[in-house]
Amino acid sequence: MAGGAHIQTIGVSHTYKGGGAKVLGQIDLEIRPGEALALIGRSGCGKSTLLHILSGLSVPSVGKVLVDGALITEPSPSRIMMFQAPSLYPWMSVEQNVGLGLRFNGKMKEAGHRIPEVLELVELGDYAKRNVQDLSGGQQQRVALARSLALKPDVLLLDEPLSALDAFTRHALQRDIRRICKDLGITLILVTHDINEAVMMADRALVLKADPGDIDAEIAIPIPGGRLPSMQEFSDVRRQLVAAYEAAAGLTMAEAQGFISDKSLNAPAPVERLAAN
Ligand SMILES: Nc1ncnc2c1ncn2[C@@H]1O[C@H](COP(=O)(O)OP(=O)(O)OP(=O)(O)O)[C@@H](O)[C@H]1O
Repeated sequence: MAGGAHIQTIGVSHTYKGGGAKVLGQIDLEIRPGEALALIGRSGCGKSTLLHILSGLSVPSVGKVLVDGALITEPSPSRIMMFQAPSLYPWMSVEQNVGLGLRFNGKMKEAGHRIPEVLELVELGDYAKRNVQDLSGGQQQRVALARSLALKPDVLLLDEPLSALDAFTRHALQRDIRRICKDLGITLILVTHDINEAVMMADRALVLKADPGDIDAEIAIPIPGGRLPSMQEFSDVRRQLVAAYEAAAGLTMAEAQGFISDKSLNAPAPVERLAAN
């Protein structure tokens, strides 16, 4: 099984072709093998751009990304991106969808043992023959996750893949994705607007500010074992993240105090409502 990749960015800065403003300032970042890292920040601050650069889907205009010491210039099946839409083929069964990555990468010989193995991991062991159209949104994301895991990635990159799911399904997937990545030693990088999601899933969060995108704060999330929003450590870290998010978003003091004064963990935090708009 994979051991997780070490990722380093050196002086990464980005401007999209065709001119326009610089989207990323200068990102110097190190991610440990097997670490779970969340990227948060207001809409448009460059989170997805950075995620694409870390995956190799985009090449930065300046600087470089090293994975286990090697320069990356293109995507690789060892670094898998997952998006909000699970992108499944509706006319295929669960196992056929899970096998697609193996097929495209010439690894169909492994399918016989690998597909049942990863379906067990995502708790869909009994669903192999089902048509994906008959599954719920959360189960479809589990199929997409199984398809990603089938390739034994070193790095899993998530671009808000759970944002379309209901709160209960989302919580279960947050917990399971973190557990699976920890068990398999996969480096996990996720972009999210949801502060609770960052605290549920990550060991560390980077808060980005915009114009140009830069790391404004780094918050460790040292909560051992299972995580629940009702835990004191959870709400402590969450509060730190809300404050850092608000500072990076450049809210006025009055706005920030209004947001931070909301201590409710059950209701969506004001900052999350703000970010969703
Ligand atoms: N392909 C592109 N070409 C030109 N500009 C782009 C492209 N993709 C993104 N941008 C611009 O780069 C900036 C950062 O976008 P990006 O999607 O990385 O931000 P984000 O923080 O992920 O936003 P959101 O949270 O809304 O998804 C935005 O101003 C966006 O308009």
